[in-house]
Amino acid sequence: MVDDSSDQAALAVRDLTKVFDARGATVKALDGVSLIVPRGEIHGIVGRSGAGKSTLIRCLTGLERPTAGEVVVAGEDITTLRGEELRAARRRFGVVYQHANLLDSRTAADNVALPLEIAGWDKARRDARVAELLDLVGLADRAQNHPGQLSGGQQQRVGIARALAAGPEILLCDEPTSALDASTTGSILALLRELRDRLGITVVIITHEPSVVREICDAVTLLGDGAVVEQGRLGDVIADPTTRLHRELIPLVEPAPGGLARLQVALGHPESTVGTIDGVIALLRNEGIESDVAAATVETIAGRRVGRLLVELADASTTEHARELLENARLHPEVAA
Ligand SMILES: Nc1ncnc2c1ncn2[C@@H]1O[C@H](COP(=O)(O)OP(=O)(O)OP(=O)(O)O)[C@@H](O)[C@H]1O
Repeated sequence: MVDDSSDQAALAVRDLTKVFDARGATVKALDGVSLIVPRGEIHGIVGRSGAGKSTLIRCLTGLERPTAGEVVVAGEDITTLRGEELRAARRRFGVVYQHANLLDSRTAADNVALPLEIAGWDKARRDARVAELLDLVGLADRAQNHPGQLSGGQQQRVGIARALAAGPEILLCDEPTSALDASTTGSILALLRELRDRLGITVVIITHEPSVVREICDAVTLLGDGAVVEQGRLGDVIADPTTRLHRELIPLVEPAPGGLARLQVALGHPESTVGTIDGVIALLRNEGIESDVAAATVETIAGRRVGRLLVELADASTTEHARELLENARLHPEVAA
């Protein structure tokens, strides 16, 4: 599942396990999680509430000590480190949170400068670095504004600049756009992609939003009950209609329940002989089966055209014949309610 041969990995997590003891009862928050993130890639971590996402991020940044397993950053297993060595390893990570949590009493520039003050940078060096970072996140003209004078998206940009201040190799983003509206989300995702392209930084992004994964991730891991349920390149998992990620990342807008027979089909699988909505309708019509599309989600993701559609049959008695035809065309039909 995990390509262990990757020497170029910015981050390699191996068999990570975390057991909590909560008043006599034990909770396995992480159960043998492995993942490899090559340098300069954007890796999405998705999963329901309680799947272990926050625990994973806390183990990565050294805030939580795992019960077993390794977190290898730039060739070094940081789970074995203590004291100053651990603090130094933690500086390899920049963390972006759901809410930027900026200090109201400080200007945008002074918020970005904070980690540099803590790290002991002198003022001249700090000022130059802060100016560079605010420029990088598109806020050069807002340096002297206080958080209250900035929009949610601008505050998040300041949070990103602060996370980048000390030059981390890996940016960990914990639900970075969950508190933002759709258009601001788009601009923050574009910024993260641009940072990756310009700085070559590696990004791990925890999210419950399918659109975040669709728009910027190169690879994705689905966690469930602390374990890896599915993992792979985005283009591969999304094109495979048998994966849970396919369903979660290409949500189908369900129409109101109707009386007609309906079949759900998946577009974009490499083995499919039909790749368009029109093609599906024509395939059925050629066999004398009349149908229409009741709902569809079709998108180009990771350079691949993928989608799901709900085909409504004019005559319910043709359902089995239609299912067979669609099956033969590798469209993975399922009879829908
Ligand atoms: N300090 C702790 N002590 C005991 N149990 C914990 C602790 N932290 C997390 N857990 C448990 O570990 C499991 C994973 O929790 P975690 O917060 O990592 O999930 P999550 O995927 O981040 O969820 P959410 O999306 O709701 O934040 C849960 O069952 C949780 O109750």
